[in-house]
Amino acid sequence: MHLGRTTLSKFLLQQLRDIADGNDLGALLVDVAAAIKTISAMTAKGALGGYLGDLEQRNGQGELQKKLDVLANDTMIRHCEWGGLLAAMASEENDEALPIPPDCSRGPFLLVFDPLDGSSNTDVNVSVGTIFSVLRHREGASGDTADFLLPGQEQVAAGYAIYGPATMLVLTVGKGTHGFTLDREIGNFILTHPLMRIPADTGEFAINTSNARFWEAPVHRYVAECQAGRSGPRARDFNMRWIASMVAEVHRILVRGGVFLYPRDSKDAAKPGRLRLLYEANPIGLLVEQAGGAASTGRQRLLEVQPTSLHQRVPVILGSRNEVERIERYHVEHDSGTDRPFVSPLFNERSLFRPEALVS
Ligand SMILES: O=P(O)(O)OC[C@H]1O[C@](O)(COP(=O)(O)O)[C@@H](O)[C@@H]1O
Ligand SMILES: [Mg+2]
Ligand SMILES: [Mg+2]
Repeated sequence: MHLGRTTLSKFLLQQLRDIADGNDLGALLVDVAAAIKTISAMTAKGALGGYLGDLEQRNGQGELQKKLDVLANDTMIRHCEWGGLLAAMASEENDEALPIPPDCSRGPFLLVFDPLDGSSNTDVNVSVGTIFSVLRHREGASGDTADFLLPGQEQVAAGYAIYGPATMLVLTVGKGTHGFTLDREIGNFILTHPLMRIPADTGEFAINTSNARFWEAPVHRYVAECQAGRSGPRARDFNMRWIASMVAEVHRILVRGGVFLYPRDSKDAAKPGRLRLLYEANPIGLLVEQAGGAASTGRQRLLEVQPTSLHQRVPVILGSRNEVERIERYHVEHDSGTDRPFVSPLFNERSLFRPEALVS
């Protein structure tokens, strides 16, 4: 009945044929997909599963954990640690890298993940997700935290699951970004969105405007111009969305375009941004670039940022290429001062050449 449909395994066999360690990478991605199906089943049960609500504990970053944060984390670890494919794992919910248990064999890859993204949304039944990134492990390295500090352009695979009305898995192995929908009756991910493309232009932006007082000038300029709409310098109306779940924002952008900003702000001097580089920004950045979009800090391509710590935060601006490039230009103009037109002292307020003085 479902013959002829491209399942995830069939797709991976085709895509990974000519990639080094392709069979191992495929097997790892199948393990990740199995974890995702389990998390999907838990999130879908909602209150009936007893999974909602907070735990009375915080993760290493001081964030109050939801029950589902911890359950999703355990699920990812359990499904992926024993396959002989990993040298180590790292997660948003664990301070340090997670070694592979001594009774399991080790493999050539590192897996980094955000087990539940947007978890503040679990109790209100809004889409959440899982984000993951696969890196190649340097031969002979120990598998500790330092091994994970590789720039995003070294990722060999990246993806996310979105637990929405339908559960979807969106992934890349560096050959485009592809979306699969979970067919719950047969338990398979089926290719439904091959070669997703982000349009270069958009009329939709996403930013948490409650942080406006902490933004830098180029972000104020961009948002003000969008809000000014047809009568402003952009001469067109824009719409705004904010779901507070990065996977859901990114999924919308992959399907119909848009730009997402969680920019640098001054809310907390120790944190240059909200989102984490290794398991939020980098995997999403690779997916966006592979779909023809752009991903930036505002001042640098995201995938070129050299990580310095496992839970490092980074400003994130991504989506439709022309908008991201515009925002980058606003940063350049701001940093060089060219967005503030030079006013000659001859024509300043106290000058003889001020218009009123010339008239009188
Ligand atoms: O509280 P805010 O500013 O709306 O933050 C929302 C952002 O935080 C996140 O929820 C962070 O992810 P976690 O839920 O994994 O901590 C992003 O998904 C989202 O973009
Ligand atoms: Mg997250
Ligand atoms: Mg999370």
